[in-house]
Formats: sequence, structure tokens, C-alpha cells
Amino acid sequence: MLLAIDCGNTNTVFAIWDGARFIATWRIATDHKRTADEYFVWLSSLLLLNRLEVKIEEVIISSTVPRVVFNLRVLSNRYFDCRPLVVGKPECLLPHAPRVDQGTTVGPDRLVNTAGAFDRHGGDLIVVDFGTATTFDVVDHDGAYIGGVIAPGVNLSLEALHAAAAALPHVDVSRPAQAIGTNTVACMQSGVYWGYIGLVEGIVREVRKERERPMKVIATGGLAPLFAQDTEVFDSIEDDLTMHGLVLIHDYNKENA
Ligand SMILES: Nc1ncnc2c1ncn2[C@@H]1O[C@H](COP(=O)(O)OP(=O)(O)O)[C@@H](O)[C@H]1O
Ligand SMILES: CC(C)(COP(=O)(O)O)[C@@H](O)C(=O)NCCC(=O)O
Ligand SMILES: [K+]
Repeated sequence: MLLAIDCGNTNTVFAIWDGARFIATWRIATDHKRTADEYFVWLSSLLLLNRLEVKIEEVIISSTVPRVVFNLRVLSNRYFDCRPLVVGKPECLLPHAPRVDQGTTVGPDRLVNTAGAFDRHGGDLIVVDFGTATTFDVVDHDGAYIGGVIAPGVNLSLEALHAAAAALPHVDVSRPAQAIGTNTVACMQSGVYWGYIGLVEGIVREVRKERERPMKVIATGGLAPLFAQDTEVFDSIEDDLTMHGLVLIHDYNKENA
């Protein structure tokens, strides 16, 4: 079976693919200090608790945090007896090479998202991922990633307000009852929620202006359904987009090795 690991700046998601479907998906806070042995203990207990008997033989990793890759490599070598495929490394082939400025390193999560979305929808896409940062990835008609937008993430924006202003508390993102907040928390929630609706709609509008063909918008990340309540901008919301892209890139490398 294949272990697919999507490491973001906040959380790392582990998913087990049995060749037809994901039989388990688990999430752990990203921490570059976590060792291979710690990952394995955590994974083993979840497998046991879920009464899953699996033999992991292959591993694919996408990581926006370069430092965690070392321990994930050790995990693969020591416990699964395999060399992991790491997206973004030269030995990992991509179905479509990105077309960006020379010398630029595209976030591996963006390469994976665009591969997954192109497979499902074809070309001319904007993929929006609500992670630590909110990324907009533009996919050309032939499937190539051709650039995009990086905006501060939703939680990051709320945390920045709290960190910079003495009188502003820590607030979780939620849909405010009304735009005019009548207390501090409601004002902050309104600012971030409606600000974000405007941000997403505005960026999509500007990107579309620069392209000749109509473009579909595919959204992923835990917060996408929250915003979808108040905008029509998303054509599709896909929670499993990154994992789908990882399986796809893994299969592509097996076929073309
Ligand atoms: N369904 C959700 N509701 C509220 N917050 C969420 C949800 N899903 C993710 N988040 C928050 O959004 C932020 C980014 O999450 P995540 O997608 O794990 O980021 P990354 O991929 O960058 O690690 C985190 O602070 C996380 O707690
Ligand atoms: C933009 C990102 C920080 C998003 O990371 P995430 O929110 O998924 O943790 C990541 O894709 C990244 O580090 N990118 C490198 C720069 C680029 O993609 O152009
Ligand atoms: K991500």
C-alpha cells in the first residue's frame, strides 16, 4: 500500500491508499523536531485503534517545510523499507512541468494540487487552497502550472490582529451573524470573513481578466465550505484534492520510471 504524506506549514496529513481508495486519513501538527520513531509510534497506534492491518510498501511526500523531509525519509527507510518519492526533487517526475520564472521554486503542494485538479477537470483552472497561506494556482489549458497568488491565510490574518493590537483577543474564524459587529470579537470576525470573501472574489476576477479562456475555480482546504456559504465563485470544493494529486504523481512515476 501507499502512504501519502502532505506536510503543510501548520498540519501534516497522512493517508493510506490501498490502490482503489483511501482507507485512512490522519492529521498531526507539523513539527520539524518530530522524529521517525515518534511518527511510527503515532501511526502504529492509529492503525491498531482502527483495527487496520496494512503493509506500507511505498511512500510519497509533499512538504512545504523542507526541514521535516529528513525525518520522513528516515521513517520510510527504517519502518517501511523504501525510498520515498519527494515532490519537487529532480527524481520526482511531474505530468506537466511548471512554466514560471527561472530559478523559482514552486511550493510542492501547489504542484500536487494543480496535477490533481487537471486530472479531474482538464485545463484552464484556478485552484484555491486555504492553508497557512491561501494560494491561488493557475493551470494552463495543457495542465501546466503557470503561476498564481499567495495571500495570508485566514487564521494567520486573525492571529496577526491579535499579535499586533493589545486590545484584540484571539478569535477563531466563523461566519458572523451580520457585517456590522457590535462587539470586538464580532467586528474581527466580520473583518476577516467578509474581507476574505472579497479577497477571493477579487483575486479570481483579476486573474480571469489576464486570461483569454473561461476558467473554473476549484477550492480545497478545511475552510472552503465556510466561505462557499456566501460566494458563488467556487465551481467545485474538493477536500481530497491534494491526496488525489499525490496518488496521481506516484502512479505517473511508476509508469514512467
Ligand atoms: N474546517 C476547519 N475549520 C476551522 N479551521 C480550519 C479548518 N481546517 C483547517 N483549519 C485551520 O486552517 C489553518 C490551515 O490549515 P491547514 O489546511 O492544515 O494548513 P497547512 O496545509 O498550511 O498546514 C490551520 O490553522 C487550521 O487549524
Ligand atoms: C505558499 C506556501 C507557503 C503555502 O503553504 P501552506 O499554506 O500549504 O503551508 C507554499 O506553497 C510555499 O512555501 N511555496 C513556495 C513559494 C511558491 O510556491 O512560489
Ligand atoms: K496545503
